Amino acid sequence: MTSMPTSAAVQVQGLRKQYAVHEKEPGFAGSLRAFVNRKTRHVEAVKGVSFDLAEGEVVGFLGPNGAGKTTTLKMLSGLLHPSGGEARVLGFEPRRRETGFLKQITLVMGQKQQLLWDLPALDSFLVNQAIYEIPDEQYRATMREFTEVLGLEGILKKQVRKLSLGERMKCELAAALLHRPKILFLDEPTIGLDVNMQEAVREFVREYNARHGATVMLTSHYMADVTALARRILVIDQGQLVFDGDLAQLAEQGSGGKTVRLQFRQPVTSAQLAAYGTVVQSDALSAELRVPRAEVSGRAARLLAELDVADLTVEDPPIEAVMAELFGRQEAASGA
Ligand SMILES: Nc1ncnc2c1ncn2[C@@H]1O[C@H](COP(=O)(O)OP(=O)(O)OP(=O)(O)O)[C@@H](O)[C@H]1O
Repeated sequence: MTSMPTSAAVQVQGLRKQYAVHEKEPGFAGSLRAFVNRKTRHVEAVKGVSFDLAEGEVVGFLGPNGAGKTTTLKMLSGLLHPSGGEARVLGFEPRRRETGFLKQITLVMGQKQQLLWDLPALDSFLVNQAIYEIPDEQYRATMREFTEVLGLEGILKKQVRKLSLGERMKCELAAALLHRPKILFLDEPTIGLDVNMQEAVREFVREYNARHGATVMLTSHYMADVTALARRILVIDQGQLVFDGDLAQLAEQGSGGKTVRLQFRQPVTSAQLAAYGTVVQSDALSAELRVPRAEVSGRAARLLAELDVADLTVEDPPIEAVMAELFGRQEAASGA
């Protein structure tokens, strides 16, 4: 076993997960054949991933569909046993699912629910209070805090099945964080929510991180979640970590170009603009160009000298564009 520094909240070293998939041809004959001659294929979902998360850090975990995000989060929460490598969360080995570990972490999966469907959310909260042995006073204080930040007033006593998706997600989050975990693994916590609800969830996570200094690892198809919450980004692709750094760096690395935004005093056609870069958008008095990084200053100088420019700004491309470039034509982590 390799020795790892003890200061990090999450330490991952060469983590791997291989799934065994039993293959079966379609139909009854296929079932029979599979019964006598079982074929197994191995899927390498996570292929030796290493990273550390510092205490209190909020990290965006991005990658295209099937990249290995959920598998990694499940291994870190102890729901799946790794096929190789090592993971430590607050010094615990997640696969052992020790009480001391479970009391300090949570895994929220936007697509799964833990609340009891036929009962009010409040009843599920009381169940969690008992499971996690939360003292009454702490329970009341946490409920006060969550009710205020999430606006739970009025929905706690309603049957969960009668709540809207957004209301239910708020209750799911509250239930999952009632024991005040130090580590939050959030897998698509805003999926399917409308823009206001996404913002409410984001605000809650931000507030929780600020108040409790929790470490957060977050996957999301909504780039707004990631840009609002995380400064550091891990990108996984086909089971391998392909980027670990800050958002700005990702924009630098992923893209061969910068975005040049222009306002003109006189109408300009996209044919005229093509000489200065790739035209992303053009509409007579405004335009957006993509220009190779190394040529930005030269092209900008030419634009200013040769066209009637009222305003010119140079920006890194939106993170969605960077992810789309990184993953080619696959549906990228932007999931737009
Ligand atoms: N239980 C399983 N059995 C077999 N293969 C699986 C299983 N779960 C996931 N996989 C495969 O492992 C790979 C990684 O899946 P995972 O769910 O971790 O990806 P993801 O990055 O979370 O994707 P998404 O963004 O689509 O949720 C995929 O190829 C997937 O098909």
